[in-house]
Amino acid sequence: MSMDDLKRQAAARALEQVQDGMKLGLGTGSTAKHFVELLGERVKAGLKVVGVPTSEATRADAERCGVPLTTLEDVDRLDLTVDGADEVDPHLELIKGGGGALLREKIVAAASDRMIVIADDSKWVDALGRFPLPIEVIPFGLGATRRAIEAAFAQNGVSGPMDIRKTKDGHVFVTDGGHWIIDARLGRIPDPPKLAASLNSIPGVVEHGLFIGLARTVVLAGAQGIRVVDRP
Ligand SMILES: O=C[C@H](O)[C@H](O)[C@H](O)COP(=O)(O)O
Repeated sequence: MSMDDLKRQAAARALEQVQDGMKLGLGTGSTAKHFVELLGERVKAGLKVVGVPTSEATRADAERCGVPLTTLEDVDRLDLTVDGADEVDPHLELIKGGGGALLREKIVAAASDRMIVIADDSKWVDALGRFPLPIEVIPFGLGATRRAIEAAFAQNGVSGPMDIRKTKDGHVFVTDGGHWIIDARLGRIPDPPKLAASLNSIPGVVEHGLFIGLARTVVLAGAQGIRVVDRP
C-alpha cells in the first residue's frame, strides 16, 4: 500500500466522525486534501456541512470539491477540525507547518471544539524535533527576532541551524498571511509546551508550529492497519 493510500485511509476514518449540520475546520497538506476530497463526495450525496479552510490551497480544493465554505466571522465555533501533522508525540503534541499553513491552522484548531489529526504512521515520534520547527516571522527586524529566538532556544536547552524557508526556485517562501518562515533544525525538543510558551512571547514571531493541547484524537494509518489514539 502506498503512503498516499495510507493518508486516504486515515482521512476516511476521520470522516466517520462528521455529522450532518457540522461546522468544520479544513486542514492543509497532502493528507488533509484527501479529507476534503472525501468530504466533497459526501456533500454531493447530500451531507450538509460548512467548512473554514486553513489555507488558500485548501480553499481552492474545497471549492473544486463542492464543499460549502464559511468564515470565523460568520460562525462562532467549529465543531471539528481535521488536519494533518508533520510530527505527533505520545502526548499528542504536534509539529505542523511543513506546508506553511501553521498560522491559519492554529487559529482554526483553537476555534474548534475538537481536533482530529490524520497521518500515516511515519509521523509518530517519541519526541518532537526531528522535523524542522517552522516559526512564522515578520520580515521587519528579522535579525532581532532571530536573536530572540536563539535566546529562547538556549533557555530551553535546544539549538540548531535556522533557515529562512525558500521555494523550489530559490525565492523566499511567503505565507498566506504575507510572513516568512524560519525552519529550525533542533533534533529533539525536551519540553515542547515550555518552548512554545517562550516562542509565544517574542515580538516578531507571529506563530510557530508547536501545537500544544490542541489535538484530541490522532488517526494513524500504517501497514498493519489504523490506530486511533485519544488524548488521555
Ligand atoms: O502547513 C502544513 C500543515 O501543517 C500540514 O498539515 C502538515 O505539513 C502535514 O502535511 P502532509 O499531510 O502533507 O504531510
